[in-house]
Amino acid sequence: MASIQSLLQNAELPGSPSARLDAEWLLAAALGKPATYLRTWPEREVPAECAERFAGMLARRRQGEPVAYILGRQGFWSLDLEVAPHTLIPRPDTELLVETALALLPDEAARALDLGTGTGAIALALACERPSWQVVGVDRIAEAVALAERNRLRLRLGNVAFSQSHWYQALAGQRFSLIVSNPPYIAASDPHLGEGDVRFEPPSALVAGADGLDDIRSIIGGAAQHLLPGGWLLLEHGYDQGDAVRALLQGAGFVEVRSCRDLGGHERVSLGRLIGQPSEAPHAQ
Ligand SMILES: C[S@@+](CC[C@H](N)C(=O)[O-])C[C@H]1O[C@@H](n2cnc3c(N)ncnc32)[C@H](O)[C@@H]1O
Repeated sequence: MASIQSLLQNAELPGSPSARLDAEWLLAAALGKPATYLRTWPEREVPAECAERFAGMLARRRQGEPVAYILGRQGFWSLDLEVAPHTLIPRPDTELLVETALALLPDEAARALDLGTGTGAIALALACERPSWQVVGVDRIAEAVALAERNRLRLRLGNVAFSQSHWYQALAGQRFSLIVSNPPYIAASDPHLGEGDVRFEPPSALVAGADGLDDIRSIIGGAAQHLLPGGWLLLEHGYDQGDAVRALLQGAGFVEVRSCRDLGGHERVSLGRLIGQPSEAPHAQ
């Protein structure tokens, strides 16, 4: 039998920028222990079946598969979420969207909608931080909705509900104080789609037409039918899409339009508010 220390020293992950950390996460999972166990007990011997499990996980990681898919888990906000290849692995970048949404409506009770909810990450973070809110999360992919619901049940959150919908299609007649979305926003020809973790994530979660803005156009186009007067729409987008998204929001009659920057100084979230009577006009899907 090999020790924890020797298995970690001999774990080869040449393509990974975070090889040591990856190996630690995978070995901890193979052992069924927290990562701190490895540092506390480096000399402990690893049972053969755990070492074998670890070897299988390393082989998948060497093929480039994201650690989160191998473990089936990912942290987001303060939550530990189940993840699966039907949808995106939640990113730390998306916490900017959650922070911005929470700051807009600090105290009041609200109905919030998360479009393209995936694992349920955004909807669950909002519901967890604001017990007085009622949150709805929708996704077009049935497996993503089932995954979000499993996350909801594990987190025991009663103020959020998930359902299957092509954007607003299954939400006729429903209005919200806040609509948030981290939609697909990558252009179909973007070369980054062939690199790193995104190679393993579904195109349905990533790609939005020739300029990456098709889904953002649909979401902005339908928002007037589903926002309460004075309601907010918040969208995550690519670092170079801020100008385009602000123009789309202004063109659709939104006011107080602005963008928020991430820690790297990039515009990653744009938002606007719709004042006045709810529109009755038909909307794009
Ligand atoms: C970029 S992922 C975001 C997932 C999650 N909200 C997050 O931030 O981790 C986009 C999500 O939108 C969903 N989606 C794509 N097209 C959709 C549509 N027409 N209607 C509803 N959801 C859609 C995808 O299935 C995917 O789960």
